[in-house]
Parts: sequence; structure tokens; C-alpha cells
Amino acid sequence: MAPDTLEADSIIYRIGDRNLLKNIYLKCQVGEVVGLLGRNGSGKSTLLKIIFGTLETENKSIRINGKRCQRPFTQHLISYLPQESFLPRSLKVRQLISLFLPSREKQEALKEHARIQPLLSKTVHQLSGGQLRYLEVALLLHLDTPFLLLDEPFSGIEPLLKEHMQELILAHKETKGILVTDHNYRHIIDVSDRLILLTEGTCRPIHHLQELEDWEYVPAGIFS
Ligand SMILES: Nc1ncnc2c1ncn2[C@@H]1O[C@H](COP(=O)(O)OP(=O)(O)OP(=O)(O)O)[C@@H](O)[C@H]1O
Repeated sequence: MAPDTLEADSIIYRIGDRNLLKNIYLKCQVGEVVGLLGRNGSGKSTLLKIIFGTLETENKSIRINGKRCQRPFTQHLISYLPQESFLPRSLKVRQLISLFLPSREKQEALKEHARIQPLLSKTVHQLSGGQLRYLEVALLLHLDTPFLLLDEPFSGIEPLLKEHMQELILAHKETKGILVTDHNYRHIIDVSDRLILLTEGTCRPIHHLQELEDWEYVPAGIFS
């Protein structure tokens, strides 16, 4: 059975005597984008690192189709966009695509992409912050992993490119389950099928946008 359900369950994370994450449960299915919102320092990045498997914690259960999986990234089940850029600066975009994507077909598809094609002869350090972020997200979306965690894909990019980033994410959601977090909450709302708010160490499903005001994530009056 193809992997189609990712569950992160019973996640607890403490920093000193602070309970940052208290018994978190969240689920993401192939074909949906789940938007994770939360105030600065609420633990969103920490949660993504724990799910990806690069941050250890005292308690967690990551399951794919119900089967426990200690480090999903080693089995090519999850890919992850960290907040900081992760690409080597000295390589040309063309080389990077060939190195990063195992499938020739995906390499060619990305090289022909309208917003990537003009960048092919540039080295990574010649790209603007927004171009770099777009390239990173495009590379990860072209991998065959069924799940993708995106930490601040809209950060530092101009309004027009944000629209293109949204389109890029939506163009791939049929074959992926995508968990995305960002402070550009309107873009997260637009791109997501479901919203979750991480607050007080707990994931709360958001059914109505007004709840974002009730939990004081956005100022009163924005949605009401
Ligand atoms: N290695 C660490 N040592 C001590 N405190 C840490 C460490 N990593 C994270 N924290 C603290 O954990 C809390 C959650 O951090 P995290 O980066 O996960 O939050 P976030 O919701 O992603 O925040 P932001 O929206 O500002 O990126 C913060 O208070 C942060 O200071």
C-alpha cells in the first residue's frame, strides 16, 4: 500500500522546566496541505524537526500508514525545508538539480520550469533570497517523498513570487501530504485544506478563522 497517511503522536518536548510541546497529535494525508500556525516561539520549528527525525525528544510516535517509523527521512518518506537555507552556495543551479533529484524526468521538468529555467547558469550565491527560497521549495516538491514539511517557505519573498509559491505548492499536492508553517498567515490560509494552531504546547484544529482571533494569534477584528 502506498504511503498516504502521516501521523505524529504523543510528542512531548521540554526545554529546561518548560513544557514546549505537550502530547501533540497531528495527521497529514497525501493530497492535502495542512497549515500549521502559531506565535513566535510556540514550537513550530521544533515540532517539524522532531517529525522529520533530526531532533530527538523523550517521547514521540511517528507513523506512516499506521506503522511506526523512527526516522522517516532515512527511508525517503519525508522531506523537509528548514528555516535556514540548506543548499551548497558554490554550485550552479543546473548542477544542483542534477545532484539533488534522482529521476532524470524530474530533473528535466524542473529545468524547464518557467521560473527556474532563467536561473540555471547562476551559482546559488548569486540568487536573491526569494529566488533561493523558491528553488529550495521546487527541489523538495520534485522529490518522490510522499510527505513534505515546509518551515517558512514564504519568508523573505516578494508578493508576486508568493503567489507563484502558492501555485507551486498546490500543483504538487495531489501526490504529497504537505505540512506548512509560516507567519504569512494569509498565504497559509489560502494554500491549506486544513489549519492547525500550535498554542500552549497543543495543536488545536481551526474550523473557523475567527478562532485565530479568539486564541490571540491575530488581532481582533481581522476575521470577525
Ligand atoms: N536549542 C535550544 N535551546 C534552548 N531553547 C530553544 C532551543 N531551540 C528552541 N528553543 C526555544 O524553543 C522555543 C520554540 O522555538 P521554535 O523555533 O520551535 O519556535 P517557532 O514557533 O518555530 O518560532 P518562530 O515562529 O519564531 O520561528 C523558543 O522559545 C526557543 O527559544
